[in-house]
Amino acid sequence: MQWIRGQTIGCGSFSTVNLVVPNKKGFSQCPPPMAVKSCENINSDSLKNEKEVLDQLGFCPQIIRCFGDEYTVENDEKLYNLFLEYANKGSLADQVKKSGGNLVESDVRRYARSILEGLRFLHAKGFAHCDIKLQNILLFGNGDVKIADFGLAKRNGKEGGERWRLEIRGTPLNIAPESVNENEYDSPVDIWALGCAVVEMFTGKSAWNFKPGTNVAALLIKIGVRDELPAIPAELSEQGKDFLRKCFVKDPKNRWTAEMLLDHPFMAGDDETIAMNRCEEEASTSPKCSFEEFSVSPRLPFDFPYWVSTQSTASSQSNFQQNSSLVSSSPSYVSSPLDRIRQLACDQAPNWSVCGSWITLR
Ligand SMILES: Nc1ncnc2c1ncn2[C@@H]1O[C@H](COP(=O)(O)OP(=O)(O)OP(=O)(O)O)[C@@H](O)[C@H]1O
Repeated sequence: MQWIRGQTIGCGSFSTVNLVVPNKKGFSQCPPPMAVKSCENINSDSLKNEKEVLDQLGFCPQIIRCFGDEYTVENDEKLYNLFLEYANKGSLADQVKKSGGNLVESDVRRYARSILEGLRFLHAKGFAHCDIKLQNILLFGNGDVKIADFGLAKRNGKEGGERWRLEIRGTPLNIAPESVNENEYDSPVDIWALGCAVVEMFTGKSAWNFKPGTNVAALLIKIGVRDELPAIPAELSEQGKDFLRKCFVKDPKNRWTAEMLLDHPFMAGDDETIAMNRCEEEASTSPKCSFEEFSVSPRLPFDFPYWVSTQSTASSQSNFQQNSSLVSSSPSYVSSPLDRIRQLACDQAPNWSVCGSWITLR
């Protein structure tokens, strides 16, 4: 082994992330600062999917770089390790916390622009990330902002297959309506989730009014079936509000793409224009709907970032391979959005069993 496992810098539902300390003997030159994301080999489908997707994507300044993988045996356990460039400023979620719980609009705009640039590249390559959230946006000392955690990423158009029928990819609060209703996870889902992330950056609260203990089926019905949309913060500039309206379009075919959103005035506007617009808005007499009307939602639903059944852990194939192999077996399970929501969140006293950061639907 040409490296030593350094301090732990992050933990996710699938893996642990450590600093890589180079073993001097192994390297002829000083390598770039690296992080290693590791998990047990038997549960490495997601991490292997991440490697496969990152390899296919190639270089993009707004996407985390992958330097390869390696197996190790540590404490008699076979581990799968993925080497990534090290983001020395942590995640955007950390940054929001450090800034007192929310960010000023100019920062929100700057981060949103970087995320969109990464998404434009990803979507043009035919992939969807499927888990855009503040914890998966990493920051660097030189100001770079990069999308990370491609464990749930998939090729557009590929069915998740039977495995995903009763499972939700990613964070439930950022889930797009078509994923709730049709089990559809293509690039528009990342735009919906970006809208949720923008609200969260600006307000410090998740986009939906969801209190711990609230009926989950009700939340899914709200997202999937009802006309309701996440609340748009009243304090945001007009451009910001309009930007969010373009993200929160229920029909994915009419939702703006990353390419379109990069041309939106919110992305182009400079801080002075925004400040002027805000003054004009404040002067207007139109009644405001305050975001505070909505009660505080948890940062993570149920205090857990993922909501996936344990069935997924049993697979020995990578997600990517599994998704590919199931393309032809088109599922006939969706009869109506409400039927699907009933499948996802049985309204007869569902048993939400909790294990680690996973929630199992029974
Ligand atoms: N390359 C990196 N540099 C610095 N920190 C990182 C890096 N990769 C991950 N982290 C930190 O580790 C945390 C967990 O990483 P990541 O989200 O990739 O793991 P995961 O197991 O896929 O988690 P989850 O799927 O639950 O979001 C991140 O939120 C971040 O704080």
